[in-house]
Amino acid sequence: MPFDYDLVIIGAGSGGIAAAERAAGYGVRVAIAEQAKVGGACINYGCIPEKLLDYAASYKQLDKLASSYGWDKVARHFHWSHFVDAKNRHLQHLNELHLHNLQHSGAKLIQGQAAFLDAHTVLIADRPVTADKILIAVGAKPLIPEIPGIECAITWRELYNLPAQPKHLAILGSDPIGVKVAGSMNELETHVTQIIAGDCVLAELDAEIGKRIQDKMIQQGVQIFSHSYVEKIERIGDRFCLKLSGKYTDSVIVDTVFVDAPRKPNLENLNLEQVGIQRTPSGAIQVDEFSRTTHVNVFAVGDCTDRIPLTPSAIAQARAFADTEFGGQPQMVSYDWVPISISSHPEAATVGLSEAQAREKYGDAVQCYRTQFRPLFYCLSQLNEKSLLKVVVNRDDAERILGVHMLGEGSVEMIQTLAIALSLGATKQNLDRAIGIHPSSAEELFSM
Ligand SMILES: Cc1cc2nc3c(=O)[nH]c(=O)nc-3n(C[C@H](O)[C@H](O)[C@H](O)COP(=O)(O)OP(=O)(O)OC[C@H]3O[C@@H](n4cnc5c(N)ncnc54)[C@H](O)[C@@H]3O)c2cc1C
Repeated sequence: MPFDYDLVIIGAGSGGIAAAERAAGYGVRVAIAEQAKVGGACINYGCIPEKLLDYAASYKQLDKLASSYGWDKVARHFHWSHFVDAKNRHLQHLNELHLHNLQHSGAKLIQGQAAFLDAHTVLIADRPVTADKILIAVGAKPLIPEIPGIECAITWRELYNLPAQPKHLAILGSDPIGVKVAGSMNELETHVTQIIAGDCVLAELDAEIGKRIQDKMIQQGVQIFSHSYVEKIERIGDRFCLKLSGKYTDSVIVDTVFVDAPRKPNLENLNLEQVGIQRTPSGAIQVDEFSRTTHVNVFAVGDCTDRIPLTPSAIAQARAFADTEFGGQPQMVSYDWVPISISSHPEAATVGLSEAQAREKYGDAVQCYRTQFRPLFYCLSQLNEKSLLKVVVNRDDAERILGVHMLGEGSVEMIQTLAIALSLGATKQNLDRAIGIHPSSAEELFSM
């Protein structure tokens, strides 16, 4: 019996949309199921709203600098509701753009929740739809810690649509999302208290960068309670009292509690057991390097698998899947040089191995070059802003670069292109011989 479609995709987020458009481009019949708004986490409550909030917050720093460049001082006020409205208008535009592009590609969007009936059939909004191949691209959801009273907390799903700006925000956790939110909300004059289990935020980053970000956050007014845990949350009228244990045992009273929850694959109600699709020990869908699951005609990409949980990684996996299965060009995704940005204040970016990871792998052959400098942009002001660049190399391999870590203005844009050079095997000597752009922060990389 012929199938309704060649490919059915479950989830119209970053990965699902990229797969639909690429596969449809090869002339195959594609349907894509979405239970909520198209665009997934990235557009609706992830990368885009988070970055827009970061831009909103960056005006504070610009205002501080403007008078040193001869501008009059002006009193500005931030209006949360204006920001939320403007942000939502842009998100609406992005949603419409995705809908238009999907339609233009020829893929059929079916609105509704999907679940497997068998390996070739999914039920979408009570209607069975059959396909030769099925791609799971359902993303992830927050893994809420088990703390009494946690039901009053919000996550990144709610933050960007709060009806009013929090006056005092507690952030539970120390991962990139929590750090970005802490930095932005603090600049927007919300009082932020961040409660972290470890010594320092951003444990995954190079320790020097993490420590510098934390010091800067504290200097800017974020209250960080390290080695501390929230034992319970009690509602007191319209506020919340957090009882702490660990290094800090004071109670904290706030009006909003934000959980920087880790993300876990969004697999409930999919009926995966029906088709015998296996999971990894962490609960993600098990896939090989071609995004094949343990069932021959079922595939998975993006945050529901155990690979790097970022938008470009989901898109790369999705396109590689479509090229392999429908385009006759088998493709694997390389994760060796994935650049990562942190929109802290100032921003940070990193690619490759941290110093600690490099030492674990290459021991004493590891050497670090670092430079700290005051970008010209700040030199007319009293602000003592310093940028940090750190390059980790392997001395036993012609000083091949193992990792680059940056903190300061322009880091994100610099790392992006530098990652390509690193993937081609760049050495410290290549940096030394490069001719930089003057004046710029990037030129500091070439004279370390
Ligand atoms: C707060 C936050 C900030 C982030 N910041 C960044 C960043 O700065 N840079 C970056 O690269 N990445 C960032 N990410 C990660 C990025 O958003 C994800 O890696 C990316 O969205 C993953 O794409 P995906 O296609 O796997 O899942 P998603 O984009 O989440 O899409 C999954 C889709 O599947 C739908 N779905 C789920 N189950 C079903 C079902 N049964 N039936 C039908 N539809 C279903 C969902 O509604 C959703 O639309 C951030 C994430 C968060 C949460």
